[in-house]
Amino acid sequence: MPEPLERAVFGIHATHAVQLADRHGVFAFLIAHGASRTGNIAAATGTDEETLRRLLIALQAFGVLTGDDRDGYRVPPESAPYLDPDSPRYTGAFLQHLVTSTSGRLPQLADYVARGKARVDADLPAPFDAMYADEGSTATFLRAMWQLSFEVSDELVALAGLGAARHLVDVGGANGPFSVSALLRTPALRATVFDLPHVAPHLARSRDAYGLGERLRFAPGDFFRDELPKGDQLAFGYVLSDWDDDTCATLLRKARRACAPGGRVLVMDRLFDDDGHRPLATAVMNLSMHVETRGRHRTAGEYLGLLRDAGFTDCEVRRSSREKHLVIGHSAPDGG
Ligand SMILES: C[S@@+](CC[C@H](N)C(=O)[O-])C[C@H]1O[C@@H](n2cnc3c(N)ncnc32)[C@H](O)[C@@H]1O
Repeated sequence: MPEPLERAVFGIHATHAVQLADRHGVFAFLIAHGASRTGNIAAATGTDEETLRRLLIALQAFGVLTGDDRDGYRVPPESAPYLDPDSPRYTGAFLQHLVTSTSGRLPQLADYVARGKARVDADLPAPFDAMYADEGSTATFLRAMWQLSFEVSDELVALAGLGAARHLVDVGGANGPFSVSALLRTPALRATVFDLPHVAPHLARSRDAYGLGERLRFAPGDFFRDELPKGDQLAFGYVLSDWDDDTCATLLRKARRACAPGGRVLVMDRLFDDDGHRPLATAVMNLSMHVETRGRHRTAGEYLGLLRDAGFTDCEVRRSSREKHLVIGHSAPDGG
């Protein structure tokens, strides 16, 4: 079997193996202790040695680990930041979301292929009703959002250039990864996260953890029913990719009404390359968007088109070194 096909066929094992090793502290142990043999890892993590042996062999075969049981298994240095629970790039909550939520939703694709998404979804709860069905799934989802968004936000804040900004309205801002980063880097700024009421206690925890007090406020609301709070920077981080083009147009028109003259909209999302096929993570998450939301991933050109159609001008793309990029639109200084 050609290797790309082999990796795709066995991808289901890979995701579960990585998540299981993460959940049981195998990567954390290897990062802390260096090359280690199965018996030592099993004893330290309290895991069954025979099951762990197979797990480690599979992880080594996928290239997630290097080494072997004679000289010890190791986490390659380039992967360590993503597997180390103490690293800002740690991806454990996202892995947990993939295993506990996404994998349960993927079988829906079979129904979509046979009957079409609209007909199948008509009998299902709305995307965020399912995501926020209980406190456990809400917490896992929001932790995953934080891990996907907080670290890259430093770079996005710098790319956005918020020095002259006064009031950031973070639409669907969740537990605040972008707002917190923006406030930490921009002393004169205040921010309002506008999101569903379920999110309130999670944002409060971020506000308290970073000592942001009154500078970070929460406005509970539903962006389908309510107008957006007014500000000079309206941010949409990983929000427009949850919705179809017509819904994005409605949300961006609301942002236009809420945006102060001379202000800006900041769209931050994964981007497809112009060919609409790469990078791999965007292509795969585009499938996730199909089963978990009503959205899709877009090229930079498609976002620019949505912003211009909503009345924003001087629209431009600023790319980060990571998977989340920035598309900016300006509101005319005369409000026109
Ligand atoms: C994919 S998350 C993005 C979180 C964060 N902005 C980020 O960049 O990581 C989408 C956010 O949109 C919020 N959201 C979904 N439907 C909403 C609605 N009808 N009104 C307000 N917020 C909503 C969700 O609660 C969630 O926080």
